[in-house]
Amino acid sequence: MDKPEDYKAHIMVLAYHGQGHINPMVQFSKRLAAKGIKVTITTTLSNTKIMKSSSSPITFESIYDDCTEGGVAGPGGFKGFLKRFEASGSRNLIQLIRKYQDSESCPPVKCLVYDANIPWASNVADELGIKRAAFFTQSCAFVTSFYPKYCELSGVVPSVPFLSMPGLPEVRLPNLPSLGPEMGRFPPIIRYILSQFDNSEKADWILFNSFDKLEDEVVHWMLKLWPVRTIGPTLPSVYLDNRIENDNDYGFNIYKPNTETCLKWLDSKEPQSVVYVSFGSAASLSAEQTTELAKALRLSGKSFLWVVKPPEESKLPINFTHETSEKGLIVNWCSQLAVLSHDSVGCFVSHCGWNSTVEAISLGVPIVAMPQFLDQMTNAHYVENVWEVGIKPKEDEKGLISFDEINKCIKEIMERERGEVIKINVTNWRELAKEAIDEGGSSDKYIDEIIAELLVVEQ
Ligand SMILES: O=c1ccn([C@@H]2O[C@H](COP(=O)(O)OP(=O)(O)O[C@H]3O[C@H](CO)[C@@H](O)[C@H](O)[C@H]3O)[C@@H](O)[C@H]2O)c(=O)[nH]1
Repeated sequence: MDKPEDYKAHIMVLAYHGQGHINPMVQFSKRLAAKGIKVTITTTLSNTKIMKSSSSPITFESIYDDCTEGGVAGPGGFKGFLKRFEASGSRNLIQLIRKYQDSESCPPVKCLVYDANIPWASNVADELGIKRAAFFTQSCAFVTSFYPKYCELSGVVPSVPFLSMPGLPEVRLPNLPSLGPEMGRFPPIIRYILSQFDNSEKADWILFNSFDKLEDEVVHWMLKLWPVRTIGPTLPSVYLDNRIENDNDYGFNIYKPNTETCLKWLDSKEPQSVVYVSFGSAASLSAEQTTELAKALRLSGKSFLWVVKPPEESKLPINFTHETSEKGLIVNWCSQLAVLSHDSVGCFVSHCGWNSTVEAISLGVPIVAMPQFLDQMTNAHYVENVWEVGIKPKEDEKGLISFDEINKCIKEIMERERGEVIKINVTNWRELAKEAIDEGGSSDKYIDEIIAELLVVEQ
């Protein structure tokens, strides 16, 4: 049995719903655990059910039974779920943390790290008198781009002028859905994103799955307002510094990954010859856009590995899988990291979810950026214009990207001079990503500093 003295401290991590939110928080937890911290990850029951049950020092606990009480598909949709999650989740979280305060096998919880999408967690930390860190799962640039709107709507008077945000006004306006003049007109998702700032002024730390050099100007600006710490990239250690034993996957998948088939297939291909296509866990292409993409892949003449989630399969052109079977492999899900790190992959057609973007950069894979919504737009802008690690195909006036345009970008990356420059850029970023999380790197140092501060509180 564990003893409290086995650990330096105990941190509770409150993770939100969804692949893109769980992955970075689980990985951050592994980093903490590798440094002698006992970590308990709490989330909804549907998540804990599929999380790889891991041995000490990480424990998984559910604080909300979304299987019987209802998740996002339950009564009241997304809003209903959020209400129920807050009501039961906050009560159960308080009880759970209190249980550990009296435990003989475990040190008391000193800090709550919560997904910024769950701002009520800050009230839990208040009630229990423990430290707290808000964890944002999007980029610093995207979060910063929303801050002026948050201030305007919530009456917060910012102490730093917005105009000092480098390059962001241009990113913000054309690329995000209209924010409109009134909060009441916002789509719930925008309101929800803005709520990430609630209670941020009370946080002891504001964490990002990013690294200082990747977003230096924005981080610099944010530091004037908040105790921001970049602690990424949060890929499993084997892909970066290899300092954590057996840390080779996220241990969480919304669908069963077809990894062995993919790797065997990739093994049979030439280096950097394959186009990998995935739109993450949440985005869904229209049938029309799926057809354009399918045409582009066929026209490119390249081998391709395309992740088509089960609900999307019916959008594929009839007989496409069969007709392209010599060149293409279509799977429902894979270990994206194992694929991106395979030598045969030469280009990633991506929706630019923040995790996929950070993964491509960290593994040195050029991107064809096809963002679908929200932060993906900002990420794609950075991919093309700031980090110069990819190309964003142009949309027509209806927002559709033609097969010709997609094919052109794939060719540009895999066959042309611009692609060579992009490959050099992304390889340089990969080195900086590894450096950040490796011993003594910026992210590694921030994690050490957070732990050190908790130990001071301990005495
Ligand atoms: O076949 C696959 C496809 C994806 N992944 C993983 O799934 C995650 C996907 O995350 P992300 O790229 O961030 O996309 P979403 O799942 O769509 O993430 C949601 O959450 C992110 C974090 O807030 C946002 O940046 C996105 O816009 C939002 O859609 C990544 O870690 C991938 O490695 C797999 O393991 N296998």
